Amino acid sequence: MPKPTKTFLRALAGETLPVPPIWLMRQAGRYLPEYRATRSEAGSFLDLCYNPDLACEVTLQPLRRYDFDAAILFSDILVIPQALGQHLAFKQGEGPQLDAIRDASGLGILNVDRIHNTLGPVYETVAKLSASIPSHTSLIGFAGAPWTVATYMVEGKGSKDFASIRRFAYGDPDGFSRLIDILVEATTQYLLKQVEAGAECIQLFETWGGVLSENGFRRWVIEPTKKIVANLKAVHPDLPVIGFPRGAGLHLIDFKQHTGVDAVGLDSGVPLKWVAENLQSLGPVQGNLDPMYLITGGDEMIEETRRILDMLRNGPFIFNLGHGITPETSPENVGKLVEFIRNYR
Ligand SMILES: Cc1c2[nH]c(c1CCC(=O)O)Cc1[nH]c(c(CCC(=O)O)c1C)Cc1[nH]c(c(CCC(=O)O)c1C)Cc1[nH]c(c(C)c1CCC(=O)O)C2
Repeated sequence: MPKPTKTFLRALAGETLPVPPIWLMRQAGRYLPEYRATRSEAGSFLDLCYNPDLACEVTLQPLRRYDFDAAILFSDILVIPQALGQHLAFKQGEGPQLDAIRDASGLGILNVDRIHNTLGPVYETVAKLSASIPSHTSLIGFAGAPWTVATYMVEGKGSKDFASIRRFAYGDPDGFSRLIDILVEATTQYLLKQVEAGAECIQLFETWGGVLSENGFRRWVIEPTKKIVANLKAVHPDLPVIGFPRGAGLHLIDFKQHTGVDAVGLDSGVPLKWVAENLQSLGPVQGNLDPMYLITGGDEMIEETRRILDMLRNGPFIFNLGHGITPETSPENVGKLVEFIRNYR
Protein backbone atom coordinates (compact mmCIF):
# COMPACT_ATOMS: atom_id res chain seq x y z
CA MET A 1 0.00 0.00 0.00
CA PRO A 2 1.27 3.53 -0.76
CA LYS A 3 2.64 5.50 2.19
CA PRO A 4 -0.04 7.64 3.87
CA THR A 5 0.22 11.42 3.43
CA LYS A 6 -2.04 12.65 6.27
CA THR A 7 0.04 13.42 9.38
CA PHE A 8 -2.17 11.38 11.73
CA LEU A 9 -1.90 8.27 9.52
CA ARG A 10 1.85 8.81 9.06
CA ALA A 11 2.40 8.80 12.83
CA LEU A 12 0.21 5.69 13.11
CA ALA A 13 2.33 4.01 10.44
CA GLY A 14 5.35 4.50 12.70
CA GLU A 15 6.84 7.79 11.51
CA THR A 16 8.44 10.15 14.05
CA LEU A 17 7.25 13.65 13.16
CA PRO A 18 8.77 16.96 14.35
CA VAL A 19 5.31 18.21 15.37
CA PRO A 20 2.98 15.43 16.46
CA PRO A 21 -0.53 15.20 15.04
CA ILE A 22 -3.22 16.13 17.57
CA TRP A 23 -6.83 15.26 18.32
CA LEU A 24 -8.62 15.08 21.67
CA MET A 25 -10.91 12.39 23.02
CA ARG A 26 -14.46 13.80 23.30
CA GLN A 27 -13.40 16.78 21.17
CA ALA A 28 -17.06 17.16 20.20
CA GLY A 29 -19.08 17.82 23.32
CA ARG A 30 -20.72 19.99 25.91
CA TYR A 31 -17.72 22.34 26.43
CA LEU A 32 -18.59 23.86 23.03
CA PRO A 33 -21.61 26.20 22.89
CA GLU A 34 -22.27 25.16 19.28
CA TYR A 35 -22.50 21.49 20.42
CA ARG A 36 -25.06 22.41 23.08
CA ALA A 37 -27.11 24.24 20.45
CA THR A 38 -27.08 21.31 18.00
CA ARG A 39 -27.85 18.88 20.78
CA SER A 40 -30.94 20.76 21.85
CA GLU A 41 -32.03 20.89 18.21
CA ALA A 42 -31.67 17.08 18.05
CA GLY A 43 -33.64 16.41 21.27
CA SER A 44 -31.85 13.81 23.36
CA PHE A 45 -28.23 12.66 23.21
CA LEU A 46 -29.27 9.39 21.53
CA ASP A 47 -31.40 11.29 18.99
CA LEU A 48 -28.22 13.18 18.12
CA CYS A 49 -26.22 9.94 17.74
CA TYR A 50 -28.80 8.55 15.27
CA ASN A 51 -29.24 11.77 13.24
CA PRO A 52 -26.58 11.64 10.47
CA ASP A 53 -26.82 15.34 9.53
CA LEU A 54 -26.54 16.60 13.11
CA ALA A 55 -23.99 13.94 14.21
CA CYS A 56 -21.88 15.00 11.22
CA GLU A 57 -22.30 18.65 12.19
CA VAL A 58 -21.09 18.14 15.79
CA THR A 59 -18.11 16.08 14.56
CA LEU A 60 -17.08 18.99 12.32
CA GLN A 61 -17.50 21.71 14.97
CA PRO A 62 -14.16 21.17 16.78
CA LEU A 63 -12.36 20.87 13.42
CA ARG A 64 -13.59 24.34 12.44
CA ARG A 65 -12.24 25.81 15.67
CA TYR A 66 -8.97 23.93 16.05
CA ASP A 67 -8.19 22.17 12.73
CA PHE A 68 -7.43 18.89 14.53
CA ASP A 69 -5.53 16.27 12.53
CA ALA A 70 -8.27 13.70 13.08
CA ALA A 71 -12.06 13.69 13.36
CA ILE A 72 -13.78 11.03 15.44
CA LEU A 73 -17.22 9.80 14.48
CA PHE A 74 -19.85 11.19 16.84
CA SER A 75 -21.67 8.27 18.45
CA ASP A 76 -21.36 6.34 21.71
CA ILE A 77 -19.97 2.98 22.80
CA LEU A 78 -23.41 2.03 24.19
CA VAL A 79 -25.20 1.94 20.82
CA ILE A 80 -23.98 -1.68 20.58
CA PRO A 81 -25.96 -3.00 23.59
CA GLN A 82 -28.94 -1.02 22.35
CA ALA A 83 -28.63 -2.47 18.83
CA LEU A 84 -28.35 -5.96 20.35
CA GLY A 85 -31.73 -5.46 22.04
CA GLN A 86 -30.94 -4.20 25.56
CA HIS A 87 -32.93 -1.18 26.69
CA LEU A 88 -30.78 1.99 26.97
CA ALA A 89 -31.58 5.50 28.13
CA PHE A 90 -29.42 8.50 28.99
CA LYS A 91 -30.98 10.34 31.92
CA GLN A 92 -30.05 14.01 32.23
CA GLY A 93 -27.22 14.33 34.74
CA GLU A 94 -27.21 10.60 35.60
CA GLY A 95 -25.42 9.02 32.67
CA PRO A 96 -26.48 5.80 30.94
CA GLN A 97 -29.11 3.40 32.31
CA LEU A 98 -29.57 -0.15 30.97
CA ASP A 99 -31.71 -3.08 32.10
CA ALA A 100 -28.89 -4.98 33.83
CA ILE A 101 -27.99 -8.50 32.66
CA ARG A 102 -26.60 -10.04 35.87
CA ASP A 103 -25.99 -13.63 34.69
CA ALA A 104 -26.03 -15.92 31.67
CA SER A 105 -29.80 -16.43 31.87
CA GLY A 106 -30.23 -12.82 30.69
CA LEU A 107 -28.30 -13.24 27.44
CA GLY A 108 -31.28 -14.54 25.44
CA ILE A 109 -32.54 -11.03 24.60
CA LEU A 110 -29.36 -10.20 22.67
CA ASN A 111 -29.47 -10.75 18.90
CA VAL A 112 -26.51 -9.96 16.66
CA ASP A 113 -28.54 -10.39 13.46
CA ARG A 114 -30.54 -7.24 14.06
CA ILE A 115 -27.80 -4.74 14.91
CA HIS A 116 -27.55 -3.07 11.49
CA ASN A 117 -31.23 -2.05 11.62
CA THR A 118 -30.40 0.21 14.55
CA LEU A 119 -26.89 1.18 13.48
CA GLY A 120 -27.64 2.18 9.87
CA PRO A 121 -27.69 5.93 10.69
CA VAL A 122 -24.22 5.65 12.27
CA TYR A 123 -22.80 4.25 9.01
CA GLU A 124 -24.52 7.08 7.18
CA THR A 125 -22.80 9.59 9.50
CA VAL A 126 -19.42 8.04 8.67
CA ALA A 127 -20.11 8.29 4.93
CA LYS A 128 -21.16 11.95 5.28
CA LEU A 129 -18.05 12.73 7.30
CA SER A 130 -15.82 10.98 4.81
CA ALA A 131 -17.18 13.34 2.14
CA SER A 132 -17.02 16.52 4.22
CA ILE A 133 -13.86 16.59 6.39
CA PRO A 134 -10.84 18.57 5.09
CA SER A 135 -8.47 16.56 2.89
CA HIS A 136 -5.64 16.66 5.47
CA THR A 137 -7.89 15.36 8.28
CA SER A 138 -8.15 11.63 9.08
CA LEU A 139 -11.43 9.97 10.01
CA ILE A 140 -11.48 7.74 13.11
CA GLY A 141 -14.25 5.19 13.66
CA PHE A 142 -14.61 3.60 17.09
CA ALA A 143 -16.29 1.14 19.39
CA GLY A 144 -16.04 0.22 23.03
CA ALA A 145 -13.97 -2.91 23.64
CA PRO A 146 -16.07 -5.89 24.82
CA TRP A 147 -15.10 -5.80 28.52
CA THR A 148 -15.91 -2.09 28.87
CA VAL A 149 -19.23 -2.38 27.02
CA ALA A 150 -20.07 -5.44 29.15
CA THR A 151 -19.50 -3.42 32.36
CA TYR A 152 -22.46 -1.19 31.42
CA MET A 153 -24.55 -4.18 30.27
CA VAL A 154 -24.03 -6.09 33.53
CA GLU A 155 -23.94 -3.21 36.04
CA GLY A 156 -26.81 -1.41 34.28
CA LYS A 157 -25.05 1.94 34.71
CA GLY A 158 -21.66 3.43 35.48
CA SER A 159 -20.05 1.72 38.46
CA LYS A 160 -17.45 2.50 41.13
CA ASP A 161 -16.50 -1.04 42.16
CA PHE A 162 -17.66 -3.25 39.25
CA ALA A 163 -18.79 -5.89 41.77
CA SER A 164 -21.59 -7.39 39.64
CA ILE A 165 -19.51 -7.90 36.52
CA ARG A 166 -16.50 -9.28 38.38
CA ARG A 167 -18.82 -11.72 40.18
CA PHE A 168 -20.33 -12.80 36.84
CA ALA A 169 -16.95 -13.09 35.03
CA TYR A 170 -15.03 -14.83 37.83
CA GLY A 171 -17.95 -16.99 39.05
CA ASP A 172 -19.26 -18.21 35.67
CA PRO A 173 -16.45 -17.72 33.14
CA ASP A 174 -18.13 -19.90 30.50
CA GLY A 175 -21.43 -18.03 30.75
CA PHE A 176 -19.61 -14.68 30.76
CA SER A 177 -17.54 -15.66 27.72
CA ARG A 178 -20.82 -16.09 25.82
CA LEU A 179 -21.53 -12.40 26.43
CA ILE A 180 -17.98 -11.45 25.38
CA ASP A 181 -18.28 -13.59 22.22
CA ILE A 182 -21.53 -11.83 21.27
CA LEU A 183 -19.78 -8.49 21.73
CA VAL A 184 -16.75 -9.59 19.67
CA GLU A 185 -19.04 -10.56 16.79
CA ALA A 186 -21.26 -7.44 16.97
CA THR A 187 -18.28 -5.11 17.36
CA THR A 188 -16.47 -6.70 14.40
CA GLN A 189 -19.51 -6.30 12.14
CA TYR A 190 -20.12 -2.74 13.36
CA LEU A 191 -16.52 -1.66 12.75
CA LEU A 192 -16.31 -3.32 9.33
CA LYS A 193 -19.35 -1.28 8.27
CA GLN A 194 -17.68 1.91 9.56
CA VAL A 195 -14.57 1.13 7.50
CA GLU A 196 -16.69 0.40 4.40
CA ALA A 197 -18.35 3.80 4.93
CA GLY A 198 -14.99 5.60 5.04
CA ALA A 199 -13.36 5.31 8.49
CA GLU A 200 -9.56 5.32 8.01
CA CYS A 201 -8.57 4.16 11.49
CA ILE A 202 -10.35 2.46 14.38
CA GLN A 203 -10.00 3.19 18.09
CA LEU A 204 -11.14 0.63 20.67
CA PHE A 205 -12.02 2.24 24.01
CA GLU A 206 -11.22 -0.06 26.96
CA THR A 207 -12.03 2.45 29.68
CA TRP A 208 -12.44 -0.06 32.53
CA GLY A 209 -9.76 -2.67 31.73
CA GLY A 210 -7.77 -1.59 34.78
CA VAL A 211 -10.19 -3.17 37.30
CA LEU A 212 -9.36 -6.76 36.30
CA SER A 213 -6.95 -9.29 37.83
CA GLU A 214 -3.95 -10.41 35.78
CA ASN A 215 -5.78 -13.47 34.43
CA GLY A 216 -8.96 -11.49 33.95
CA PHE A 217 -7.09 -8.88 31.91
CA ARG A 218 -5.68 -11.59 29.66
CA ARG A 219 -9.00 -13.36 29.16
CA TRP A 220 -11.46 -10.44 28.99
CA VAL A 221 -9.30 -7.62 27.60
CA ILE A 222 -6.40 -9.05 25.58
CA GLU A 223 -8.17 -12.09 24.04
CA PRO A 224 -11.35 -10.32 22.78
CA THR A 225 -9.35 -7.33 21.50
CA LYS A 226 -7.02 -9.69 19.65
CA LYS A 227 -10.01 -11.39 17.98
CA ILE A 228 -11.55 -8.11 16.85
CA VAL A 229 -8.23 -6.81 15.48
CA ALA A 230 -7.65 -10.11 13.62
CA ASN A 231 -11.19 -10.03 12.19
CA LEU A 232 -10.74 -6.45 10.96
CA LYS A 233 -7.29 -7.06 9.51
CA ALA A 234 -8.44 -10.22 7.72
CA VAL A 235 -10.61 -7.93 5.57
CA HIS A 236 -8.49 -4.72 5.71
CA PRO A 237 -4.85 -5.71 6.32
CA ASP A 238 -3.62 -2.08 6.32
CA LEU A 239 -6.30 -0.66 8.61
CA PRO A 240 -4.63 1.00 11.61
CA VAL A 241 -6.15 0.16 15.00
CA ILE A 242 -5.52 2.05 18.25
CA GLY A 243 -6.24 0.28 21.54
CA PHE A 244 -6.82 2.43 24.63
CA PRO A 245 -6.78 0.21 27.74
CA ARG A 246 -7.16 2.91 30.39
CA GLY A 247 -5.60 2.03 33.74
CA ALA A 248 -3.71 -0.96 32.29
CA GLY A 249 -0.34 0.12 33.76
CA LEU A 250 2.28 -2.60 33.28
CA HIS A 251 -0.20 -4.65 31.21
CA LEU A 252 0.38 -2.16 28.37
CA ILE A 253 3.34 -4.17 27.08
CA ASP A 254 1.39 -7.45 26.91
CA PHE A 255 -1.57 -5.60 25.47
CA LYS A 256 0.54 -4.11 22.66
CA GLN A 257 2.39 -7.35 21.94
CA HIS A 258 -0.52 -9.78 22.03
CA THR A 259 -3.55 -7.91 20.64
CA GLY A 260 -2.11 -6.87 17.27
CA VAL A 261 -3.12 -3.21 17.69
CA ASP A 262 -0.90 -0.75 15.82
CA ALA A 263 -0.81 1.88 18.56
CA VAL A 264 -1.77 2.26 22.22
CA GLY A 265 -3.45 5.11 24.04
CA LEU A 266 -1.93 6.23 27.36
CA ASP A 267 -3.89 7.48 30.35
CA SER A 268 -2.44 10.36 32.36
CA GLY A 269 -0.96 8.11 35.04
CA VAL A 270 1.51 6.18 32.89
CA PRO A 271 5.15 7.20 33.56
CA LEU A 272 6.50 8.62 30.29
CA LYS A 273 10.13 7.61 30.82
CA TRP A 274 8.90 4.02 31.05
CA VAL A 275 6.84 4.53 27.89
CA ALA A 276 9.79 5.99 25.96
CA GLU A 277 12.06 3.15 27.07
CA ASN A 278 9.72 0.16 26.89
CA LEU A 279 6.59 0.84 24.86
CA GLN A 280 7.28 3.35 22.12
CA SER A 281 9.87 1.02 20.53
CA LEU A 282 6.98 -1.44 19.97
CA GLY A 283 4.82 1.08 18.12
CA PRO A 284 3.20 4.53 18.18
CA VAL A 285 1.71 5.86 21.40
CA GLN A 286 -1.06 8.40 21.93
CA GLY A 287 -1.82 10.58 24.94
CA ASN A 288 -1.68 11.64 27.70
CA LEU A 289 -2.44 15.14 29.06
CA ASP A 290 -4.72 15.06 32.10
CA PRO A 291 -7.96 16.72 30.82
CA MET A 292 -8.17 18.79 34.01
CA TYR A 293 -5.30 20.94 32.68
CA LEU A 294 -7.75 22.20 30.06
CA ILE A 295 -9.87 23.63 32.87
CA THR A 296 -7.01 25.13 34.87
CA GLY A 297 -4.99 26.31 31.84
CA GLY A 298 -2.13 28.79 32.32
CA ASP A 299 1.59 28.03 32.58
CA GLU A 300 0.89 24.72 34.32
CA MET A 301 -0.96 23.39 31.25
CA ILE A 302 1.83 24.54 28.93
CA GLU A 303 4.61 23.10 31.12
CA GLU A 304 2.88 19.72 31.41
CA THR A 305 2.32 19.69 27.64
CA ARG A 306 5.98 20.54 27.05
CA ARG A 307 7.02 17.68 29.36
CA ILE A 308 4.89 15.21 27.37
CA LEU A 309 6.28 16.43 24.04
CA ASP A 310 9.87 16.35 25.31
CA MET A 311 9.47 12.79 26.63
CA LEU A 312 7.79 11.28 23.56
CA ARG A 313 9.25 13.29 20.65
CA ASN A 314 11.88 10.70 19.77
CA GLY A 315 9.42 8.08 18.56
CA PRO A 316 6.07 7.85 16.79
CA PHE A 317 3.57 9.90 18.80
CA ILE A 318 0.07 11.36 18.56
CA PHE A 319 -0.84 14.09 21.04
CA ASN A 320 -4.09 13.51 22.94
CA LEU A 321 -5.52 13.59 26.46
CA GLY A 322 -5.36 10.80 29.03
CA HIS A 323 -9.19 10.66 29.07
CA GLY A 324 -12.07 12.59 27.51
CA ILE A 325 -12.55 16.37 27.64
CA THR A 326 -14.90 17.38 30.44
CA PRO A 327 -17.89 19.73 29.98
CA GLU A 328 -16.23 22.39 32.19
CA THR A 329 -13.29 22.76 29.77
CA SER A 330 -12.59 26.25 28.48
CA PRO A 331 -12.63 26.34 24.65
CA GLU A 332 -10.00 29.08 24.87
CA ASN A 333 -7.57 26.77 26.69
CA VAL A 334 -8.01 24.14 23.96
CA GLY A 335 -7.00 26.82 21.44
CA LYS A 336 -3.90 27.70 23.50
CA LEU A 337 -2.95 24.02 23.79
CA VAL A 338 -3.19 23.45 20.04
CA GLU A 339 -1.23 26.63 19.26
CA PHE A 340 1.56 25.63 21.65
CA ILE A 341 1.86 22.13 20.15
CA ARG A 342 1.84 23.36 16.56
CA ASN A 343 4.68 25.80 17.37
CA TYR A 344 6.71 23.32 19.43
CA ARG A 345 10.16 22.51 18.05
C1 LIG B 1 -17.37 4.86 28.74
C2 LIG B 1 -17.71 5.56 27.44
C3 LIG B 1 -19.00 6.02 27.05
N1 LIG B 1 -18.86 6.61 25.80
C4 LIG B 1 -17.55 6.56 25.39
C5 LIG B 1 -16.82 5.88 26.39
C6 LIG B 1 -15.35 5.51 26.33
C7 LIG B 1 -14.46 6.65 26.60
C8 LIG B 1 -14.59 7.27 27.97
O1 LIG B 1 -14.30 6.60 28.96
O2 LIG B 1 -15.04 8.43 28.02
C9 LIG B 1 -16.98 7.02 24.12
C10 LIG B 1 -17.54 8.20 23.45
N2 LIG B 1 -18.63 8.96 23.82
C11 LIG B 1 -18.81 9.97 22.91
C12 LIG B 1 -17.84 9.84 21.88
C13 LIG B 1 -17.88 10.71 20.64
C14 LIG B 1 -16.70 11.11 19.96
C15 LIG B 1 -15.78 12.10 20.63
O3 LIG B 1 -14.84 11.65 21.32
O4 LIG B 1 -15.92 13.32 20.40
C16 LIG B 1 -17.02 8.75 22.24
C17 LIG B 1 -15.79 8.22 21.53
C18 LIG B 1 -19.85 11.00 22.95
C19 LIG B 1 -20.55 11.26 24.22
N3 LIG B 1 -21.05 10.34 25.12
C20 LIG B 1 -21.72 11.00 26.11
C21 LIG B 1 -21.66 12.40 25.86
C22 LIG B 1 -22.35 13.47 26.69
C23 LIG B 1 -23.78 13.45 26.28
C24 LIG B 1 -24.48 14.77 26.37
O5 LIG B 1 -24.42 15.55 25.39
O6 LIG B 1 -25.13 14.99 27.39
C25 LIG B 1 -20.93 12.57 24.68
C26 LIG B 1 -20.64 13.87 23.97
C27 LIG B 1 -22.46 10.34 27.24
C28 LIG B 1 -21.85 9.16 27.87
N4 LIG B 1 -21.39 8.05 27.23
C29 LIG B 1 -20.88 7.16 28.14
C30 LIG B 1 -21.09 7.69 29.43
C31 LIG B 1 -20.67 7.03 30.73
C32 LIG B 1 -21.71 8.94 29.27
C33 LIG B 1 -22.22 9.83 30.37
C34 LIG B 1 -21.18 10.68 30.95
C35 LIG B 1 -21.18 12.04 30.31
O7 LIG B 1 -22.29 12.63 30.24
O8 LIG B 1 -20.11 12.53 29.94
C36 LIG B 1 -20.28 5.86 27.79
